[in-house]
Amino acid sequence: MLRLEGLSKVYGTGDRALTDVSLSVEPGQVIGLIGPSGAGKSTLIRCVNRLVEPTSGKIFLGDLEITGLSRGGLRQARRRIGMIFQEYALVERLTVMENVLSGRLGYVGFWRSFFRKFPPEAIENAYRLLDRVGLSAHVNKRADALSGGQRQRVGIARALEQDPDLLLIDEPTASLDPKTSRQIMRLIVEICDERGLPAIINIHDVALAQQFVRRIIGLQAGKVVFDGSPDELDADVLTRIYGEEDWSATIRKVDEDGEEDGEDDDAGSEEHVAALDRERMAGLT
Ligand SMILES: Nc1ncnc2c1ncn2[C@@H]1O[C@H](COP(=O)(O)OP(=O)(O)OP(=O)(O)O)[C@@H](O)[C@H]1O
Repeated sequence: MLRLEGLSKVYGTGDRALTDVSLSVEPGQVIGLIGPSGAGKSTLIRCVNRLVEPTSGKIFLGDLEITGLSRGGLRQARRRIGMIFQEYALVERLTVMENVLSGRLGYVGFWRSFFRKFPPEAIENAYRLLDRVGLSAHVNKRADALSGGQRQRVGIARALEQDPDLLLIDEPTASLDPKTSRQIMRLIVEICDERGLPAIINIHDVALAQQFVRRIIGLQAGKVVFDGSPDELDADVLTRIYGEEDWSATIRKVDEDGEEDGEDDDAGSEEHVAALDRERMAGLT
């Protein structure tokens, strides 16, 4: 379980990104974090694993207070927190399997990872995870040969290879077509349910969030202004979060039967390796 108590963040520039945010995420619960650009969604997600240092407040993962940890303690705690990114953050020239195994880098130590000597259990686990995310047929393909949806499945398997207690997911579908976005959201929610994993998904697509998650938190100027079920997300609530607008098209129910068959879209955008992953992948690149 994740618990935030009175979390605030003021950047060095004086920008106040979060003000007194308190919330708990139960095991297996997936939270859709919505809000306008600049509301503080990314800051919140990055404060949880202290990629961004909170200015005040406390963060607990189970009984462990993340905010109280030293550098070494934080490195260990980050093993327990899986991250999934909009641009996937894969190492392009490595295979699907190698990318998934990079999720173990926090555990195996530099030299073992440098020589790509992963324990057999880690490799077996990676096969199981690749099967679960539907990539059994692509294990030895290079990441740069995959479609956008397949890349995100690798990103999910890599996060799970860490055996995390929490998933932090930043705009997982922003580079994907509507059908692939639904498949990815469905997969994430199912996996969290199966594993009792709490997750926070930073998401701009309100209709998609409404369709797949059972709890939505709305941020506005760094404050929680809504915390409830998708059904409660009416025009008044959306106006409170985003401001005045005609919301009738946004809160329509997405018609799942309207899905078309076809290949996953490949967003084709340049991959970025996030700072945390770059650090972890030092042994592989
Ligand atoms: N590194 C930084 N230094 C200074 N201010 C920052 C920094 N990162 C974010 N901010 C500011 O903090 C506030 C919240 O930004 P944040 O990126 O968390 O919002 P967001 O809801 O994730 O936005 P978006 O949906 O556009 O990604 C904004 O005012 C932003 O300008």
